[in-house]
Amino acid sequence: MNSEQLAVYFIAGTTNCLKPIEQILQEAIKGGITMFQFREKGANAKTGEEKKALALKLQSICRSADIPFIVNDDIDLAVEIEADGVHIGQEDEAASVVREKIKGGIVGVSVHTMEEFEKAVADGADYVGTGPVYPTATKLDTRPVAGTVLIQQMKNQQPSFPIVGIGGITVQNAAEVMKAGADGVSVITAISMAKSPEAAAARFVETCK
Ligand SMILES: Nc1nc(C(F)(F)F)ncc1COP(=O)(O)OP(=O)(O)O
Ligand SMILES: [Mg+2]
Repeated sequence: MNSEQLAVYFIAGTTNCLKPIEQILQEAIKGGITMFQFREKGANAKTGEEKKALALKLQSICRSADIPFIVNDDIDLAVEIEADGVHIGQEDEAASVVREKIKGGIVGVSVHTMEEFEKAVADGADYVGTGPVYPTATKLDTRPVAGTVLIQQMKNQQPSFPIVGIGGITVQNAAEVMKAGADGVSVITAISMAKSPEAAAARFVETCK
């Protein structure tokens, strides 16, 4: 994985979409997103065979556009469908264990402190996501809003390690996240709920790619 792939990292599940997620993903890809994470969580999220069938559909959309398809949390699903990688949080297994299971796939880890960052790097993570950079209504159980300070600290310590910011990022504040040293921005609502996901993605590309 190279850090440019993190530039405009779209994340979504059915609960973040008012139109069919397949359509939104197609539009976001047309707008130029560089990576996609399937994050099917929360009330009314799909589970079991339905979730797997949707994951396969979204994976094939990403494959035809040569966009990495990452699965959030569900390591077994990622392995079963041979996703391009997984994203795990602090409450999941360590990256070193997940790396074994995902066999060469991308392993992304959420970090919120320098200690969590150093452990993720030592465990062999391919990238880290840190946030929430700004207030967000999308993820209800977030840590306190961090701003961009931690991104700067991590970049100072590991200048070439891939870092993406997440949480409340919009076209208005994305430049600030990049200026702090992030390799890209992770976005849910600003693309999934946009009138035109294609236009929204294109605006992030202008700022972050
Ligand atoms: N899903 C995520 N993706 C990223 C990424 F780096 F991809 F931007 N960073 C952070 C998260 C948050 O991940 P996690 O802490 O496990 O919470 P949840 O499972 O609710 O998403
Ligand atoms: Mg998680």
